[in-house]
Amino acid sequence: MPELTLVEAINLALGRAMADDPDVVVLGEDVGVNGGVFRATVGLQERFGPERVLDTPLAELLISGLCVGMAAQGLKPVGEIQFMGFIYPCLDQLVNHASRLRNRTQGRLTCPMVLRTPHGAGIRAPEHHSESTEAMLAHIPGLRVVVPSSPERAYGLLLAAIRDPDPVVFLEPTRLYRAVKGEVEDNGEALPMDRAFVEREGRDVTLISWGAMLKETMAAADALADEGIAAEVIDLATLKPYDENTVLRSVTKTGRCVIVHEAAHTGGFGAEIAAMIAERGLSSLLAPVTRVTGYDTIIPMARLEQRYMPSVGRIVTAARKAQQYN
Ligand SMILES: Cc1ncc(C[n+]2csc(CCOP(=O)(O)OP(=O)(O)O)c2C)c(N)n1
Repeated sequence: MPELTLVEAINLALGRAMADDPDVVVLGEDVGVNGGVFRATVGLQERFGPERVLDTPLAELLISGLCVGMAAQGLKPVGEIQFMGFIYPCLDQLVNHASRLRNRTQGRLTCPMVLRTPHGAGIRAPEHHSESTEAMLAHIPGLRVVVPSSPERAYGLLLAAIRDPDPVVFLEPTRLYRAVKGEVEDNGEALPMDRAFVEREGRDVTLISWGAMLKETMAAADALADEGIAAEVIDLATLKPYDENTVLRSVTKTGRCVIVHEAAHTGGFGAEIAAMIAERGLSSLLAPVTRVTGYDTIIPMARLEQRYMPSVGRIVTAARKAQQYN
């Protein structure tokens, strides 16, 4: 099985989906001749032609609008937005059209589109290039939100997203694009888009994260193990709809939970998980659910970026603190 980077796994899944289904088309800024700003679509236009791999003008609202129109007419468009900070013009199409097409037409039309975009900070880029506003998207009824954390999951979840009859926003962890490698078999098998993955089992505290922050969260679990604290780590992977049962099963076992995300603190997706645990799992808690997150600021420029991001140390401290309640 070949070892691929995460961006290579995405490229492989796109190629596989296009080869399997002539309705799958790719569009975005520089996705064709250039192969995409991160090279996720490299080689696809040569392989499938300019009618299925379209270079668009620099206009994100247009990209998302084209996706909605194509999807409503039976195609399966995969749009690329170069950075998450440029996704906001797409909200009109996502909120007002993509997410409610099925409902509006009483099921006569669905909107099988995928909007892919890099997610998160850590590549020393200026503002607009480091966003992680997944909670905003997860709030939109009718939209699925997926954030893979490894090449294997990127491949399987992207295939699932493309095959899904409803719109999916697929958030790709930018700083992992080339920083991780994993074995990916091009077997065309999708991963379920409603299941969390238990990355590591433990009985003392549940650590929940997704996307690039999984790396720091796993490193924190290693550090905690050295102190005799066994952390269970969950990769949420799909944020909407997310796998509440896997979260509850784990928290019932450990009684403690720390949620880790790099998005800003207030209204982040961690708040949703904490509320769900309070509603459905309060009696199993031995300590308050806490969050280790970014701050309520614009993500700072390169020099301070690492201060903004949740560090291994901050996660370890939060998990340690949870042990103090008995
Ligand atoms: C709204 C928005 N979308 C995407 C980008 C990312 N981006 C930066 S430069 C660039 C290419 C611009 O090409 P062009 O307008 O031809 O100008 P050039 O730099 O090639 O002269 C893109 C897509 C951006 N800065 N802003």
